[in-house]
Amino acid sequence: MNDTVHINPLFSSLQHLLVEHPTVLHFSWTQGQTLGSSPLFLTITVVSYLSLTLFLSNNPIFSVAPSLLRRITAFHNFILIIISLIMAVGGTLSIFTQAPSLHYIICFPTNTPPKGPLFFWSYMFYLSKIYEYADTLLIIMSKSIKRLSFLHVYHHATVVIMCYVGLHTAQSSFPLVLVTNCLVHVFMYWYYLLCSLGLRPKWKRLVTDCQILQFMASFVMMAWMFYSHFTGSGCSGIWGSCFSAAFISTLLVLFVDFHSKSYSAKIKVGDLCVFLL
Ligand SMILES: CC(C)(COP(=O)(O)OP(=O)(O)OC[C@H]1O[C@@H](n2cnc3c(N)ncnc32)[C@H](O)[C@@H]1OP(=O)(O)O)[C@@H](O)C(=O)NCCC(=O)NCCSC(=O)CC(=O)O
Repeated sequence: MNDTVHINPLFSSLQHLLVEHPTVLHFSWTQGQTLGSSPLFLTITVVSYLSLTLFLSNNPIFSVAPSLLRRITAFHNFILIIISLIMAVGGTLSIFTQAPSLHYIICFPTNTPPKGPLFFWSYMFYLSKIYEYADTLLIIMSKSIKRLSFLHVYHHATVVIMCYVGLHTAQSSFPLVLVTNCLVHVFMYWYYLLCSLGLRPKWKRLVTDCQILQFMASFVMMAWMFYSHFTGSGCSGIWGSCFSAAFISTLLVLFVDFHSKSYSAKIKVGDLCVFLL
């Protein structure tokens, strides 16, 4: 591990709070003991999300005044901007201070235990994905059920499983995926915040472009990890990475399709290679 780096007072206080705080430093994901670390918890969470989504979208039992709902949605988006920003900063500082090299973060040595700041922020990321279920509830409450797309429900249900598997297997490169996703989510929830305040930002397409780019970046990281795993002495969490690679592939296809339907007819799922070039 690197020695503590002190560049300036702000950096140093952030580091003290987000990396060196005892809760962060001594965090350990202990199967069955840490909150949310059992397969039963995961199953109940995902099944409840899917059942409630199905039930509530067919039986709208909530009725909230549109102006109140707009304020609740705006507040929810604001909270997610702040949470995503904290996780992005915490994750980045953990990477810079805890990882001896970029290669280490891409390929943790095999049998790395899911402990310390890198996994603390991965755990916060996992919990935040459960909190993001509120997005679905807000869409249902807004009664715009047509906005409850397969992409949305599939993403929200599966990303929680991906985080669980990432923590359970001490998955290499997971902290990098976390940081890129949190940065994109600051931007995405800023877009949603403005929408909930009645504004329609002209840069919606840019948000989708950033999301697609993050999935591609995740592929590059995973390709590097798989290469290191099979040509070196192995990387931690290879099965977690296989799950993530499969999940991110499906998201990439769904997002390219979303892009094609929302913005232009130029990019089709079959033209993914053209988009990549
Ligand atoms: C630009 C996007 C971010 C969003 O596209 P959409 O077509 O959903 O956006 P939109 O223009 O219809 O959104 C405006 C509407 O969203 C409402 N809205 C506000 N806050 C919201 C929230 N937190 N969750 C869901 N909807 C919300 C606004 O009130 C407004 O409703 P009204 O129109 O009634 O006023 C896109 O790139 C995208 O992600 N589309 C997939 C849909 C999705 O669910 N994305 C988020 C999870 S996927 C994800 O998060 C991937 C990742 O990890 O990066």
